[in-house]
Amino acid sequence: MATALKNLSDNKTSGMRDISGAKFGIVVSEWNEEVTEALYSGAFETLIALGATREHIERMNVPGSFELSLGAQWMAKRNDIDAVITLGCVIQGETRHFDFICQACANGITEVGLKYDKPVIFGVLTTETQKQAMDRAGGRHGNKGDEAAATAVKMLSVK
Ligand SMILES: Nc1c(NC[C@H](O)[C@H](O)[C@H](O)CO)[nH]c(=O)[nH]c1=O
Ligand SMILES: CC(=O)[C@@H](O)COP(=O)(O)O
Repeated sequence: MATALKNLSDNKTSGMRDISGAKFGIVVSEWNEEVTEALYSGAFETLIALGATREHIERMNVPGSFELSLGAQWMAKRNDIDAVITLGCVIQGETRHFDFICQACANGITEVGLKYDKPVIFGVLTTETQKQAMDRAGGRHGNKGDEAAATAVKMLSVK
């Protein structure tokens, strides 16, 4: 379903497990900071709303979305981290650089979750324009950070 047909902040979370004892790592890309900070706020507040403990949410900043995979790995390898959320925003420029970053980012983040057998959530916007990104970072289409946090909680409930 296209995002335009679904609000990213509208997540069914009934029946979730108690996450007050769970520890979350959030890795945030500094590129397009206005967007990624909005994603972080959404993710953080959604985790709290779903019952997470503030002191159990740990943040790590990385330069760009390409570095999210390594940041996620540094978090996921820790025994005290139950789930990792990655947040980034890649916006198309004039060249194919966008394609390579998005592919590397998606593949790398996927591999980390499989390698460490724990939820590593892909909360990365890959848009054509700044407006599309802002629309998905607390705008008319909701907040991708909300969705990423709810997904992390759902996966802990599944596991
Ligand atoms: N153009 C964007 C980037 N580019 C930087 C890369 O992510 C990476 O940091 C660099 O290639 C060095 O390894 N990153 C984003 O997150 N968003 C962009 O739009
Ligand atoms: C996604 C990017 O790396 C992009 O911002 C780079 O811009 P350009 O393709 O114009 O060099």
